[in-house]
Amino acid sequence: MAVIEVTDLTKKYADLTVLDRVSFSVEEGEIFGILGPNGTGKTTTVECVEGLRRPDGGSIRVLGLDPIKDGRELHERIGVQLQHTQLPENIKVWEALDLYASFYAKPRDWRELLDQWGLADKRDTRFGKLSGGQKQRLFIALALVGDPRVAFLDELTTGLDPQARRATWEVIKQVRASGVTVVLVSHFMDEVEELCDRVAVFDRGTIVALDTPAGLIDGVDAEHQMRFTLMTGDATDPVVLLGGLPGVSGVSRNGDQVTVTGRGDFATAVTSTMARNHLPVADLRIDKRTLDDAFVALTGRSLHL
Ligand SMILES: Nc1ncnc2c1ncn2[C@@H]1O[C@H](COP(=O)(O)OP(=O)(O)OP(=O)(O)O)[C@@H](O)[C@H]1O
Repeated sequence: MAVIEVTDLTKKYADLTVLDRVSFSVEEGEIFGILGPNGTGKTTTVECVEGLRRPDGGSIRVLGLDPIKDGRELHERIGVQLQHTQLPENIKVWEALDLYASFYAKPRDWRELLDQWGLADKRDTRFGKLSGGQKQRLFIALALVGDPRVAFLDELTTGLDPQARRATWEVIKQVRASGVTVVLVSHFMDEVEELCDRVAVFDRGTIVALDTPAGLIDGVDAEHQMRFTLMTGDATDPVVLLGGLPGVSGVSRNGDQVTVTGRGDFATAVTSTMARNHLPVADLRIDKRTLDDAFVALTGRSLHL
């Protein structure tokens, strides 16, 4: 069942069209990623879906509600992660949770959330004294205090060190495991690959692809490389042997080291040809294609310029 349905969403700021007929739907219980470089309209999309911005065209339904007309009812059912600047430095952790709980008719008991997100011993700590990872866990707890069906998390791990990022990912997985649908805005490929069931790739105000991370990667017809070491010194020259195989675009040899470049499933043809010719190889490595390759193939540019 779709919990969010967006059809032909269009948004302009003065003469600038920042969203141009964006359509997607989010299924119940999934982590749905919104991926793209800065300024491509990710936050604008999410804020329209949350009812914080008014679209110029198209339609949006969240849990069957119109975010503008049914805003009050919708806000009872969704959780929105705050940006850093929205909490005063000297508010205590429990005070923030208590305050946010008071915004909802049927909030969760925030004491449970403190335990669940590993903040019980930070209950009386002021926001400004928390580490980056603790702040992010507090933001997630605040997004969940209204017991929402859908949580929106925007650039949650920006500025965190690798360990805190990984810890935050585990927390996001727990959110999904508890039955909450998650919309995750990110410009980190690894994060999206690790967490999301499906991803909408944004570029310049439109969605250029929407699929599972694996589907996006498989859809890329990018060149990649395999490398191996020849085990026999007087081997038939692999440059000649492998050069004409389907999908292979280049073979180079440096001593016993061979590098083969190609597209599609060329690696299977290479390994079976080597085996058929009784040429054992060692240290076989195939460069894994990544979501980054998919992004470059889709948009013609890298996400991290
Ligand atoms: N209130 C506003 N008035 C005018 N232009 C705006 C406003 N808000 C956003 N924009 C512009 O709209 C475009 C999309 O911005 P948006 O914040 O949605 O992108 P984003 O993909 O979320 O980027 P980021 O990752 O930097 O948050 C950008 O060019 C931005 O400058």
